[in-house]
Amino acid sequence: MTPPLRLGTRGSKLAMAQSRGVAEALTAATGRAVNLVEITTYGDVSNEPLATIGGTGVFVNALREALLDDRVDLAVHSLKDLPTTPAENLTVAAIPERADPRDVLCARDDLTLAELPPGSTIGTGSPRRAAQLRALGLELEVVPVRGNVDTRMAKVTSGELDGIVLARAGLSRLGRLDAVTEVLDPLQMLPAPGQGALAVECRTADEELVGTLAVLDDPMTRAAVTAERTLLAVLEAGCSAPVGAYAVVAEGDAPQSDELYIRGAVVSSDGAISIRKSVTGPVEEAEQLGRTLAGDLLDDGAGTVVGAELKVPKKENVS
Ligand SMILES: NCc1[nH]cc(CCC(=O)O)c1CC(=O)O
Repeated sequence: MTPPLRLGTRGSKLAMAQSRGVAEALTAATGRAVNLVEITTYGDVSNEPLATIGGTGVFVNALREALLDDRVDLAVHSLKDLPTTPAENLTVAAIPERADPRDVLCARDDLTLAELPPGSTIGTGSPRRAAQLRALGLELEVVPVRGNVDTRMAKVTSGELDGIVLARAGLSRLGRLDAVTEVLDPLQMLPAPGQGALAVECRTADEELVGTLAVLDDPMTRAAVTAERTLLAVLEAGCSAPVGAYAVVAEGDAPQSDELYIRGAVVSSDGAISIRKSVTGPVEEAEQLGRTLAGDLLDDGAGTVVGAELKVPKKENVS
């Protein structure tokens, strides 16, 4: 009998929910048993600002060490927290079909952004969300927050904040979509590159497992996030950068005629400069489309925005 696969996961409710989902899908598709192995990361036990302890990389790195030390066989990451440079000796063997990548507002009294009075406080630790909120010109006051999804939502329930902006995908996995008061239109709030998608990683040398995990891969999601992450990489911006991207694949009628449509935004932290562009092209050219979009944004001055943001001290690293 083949032994159960060991799936490394962080212990947070969100991480456990998405790891359980991947484990179940894997067992359903292959018949292999999967055991979850909880890996505690420094980022989980420390209350220090993420930026001072290495950004969201601290979550990813502990799981990667567990893979390289052969303590686990596979690991599940939120793709938007994964650095764009690939890890040596590890392979992202599957990117499953992604959840709705949009951001949402959870506000008091069932209010939407437009209904919140001037001066309302909106919590987010993400420079991308903060910049796009400020660009709306609604006199909203952006307040930095950290902590897991429950901790952040409690700040609205307690009245400490008027609202918070979160990823719809996270709330969906936690069964908390009831708290959503507005799904934010990407026209105003472009999500983080890779948002809503998961990455299933294993050792490259585990060739058989690389092949097995491929059953979970969704080529359309992979193409979309490849374009989004290439944009991020070309702009040399990390997960804390004020960069939004959202790609979708539209199935064409003829074989090989699927089209990828990607939108990107670079927004200065005060919201004064907001550069938005989009490109369309064959899905096979996902990487090139991300590159082209980055070039178009840079032509319009994105370099000064991203460059200026990088010079200020790094903010909390929660995209
Ligand atoms: N930045 C933290 C983070 N990383 C992944 C998710 C869940 C959504 C996803 O998988 O993209 C969240 C929470 C959030 O942004 O609200």
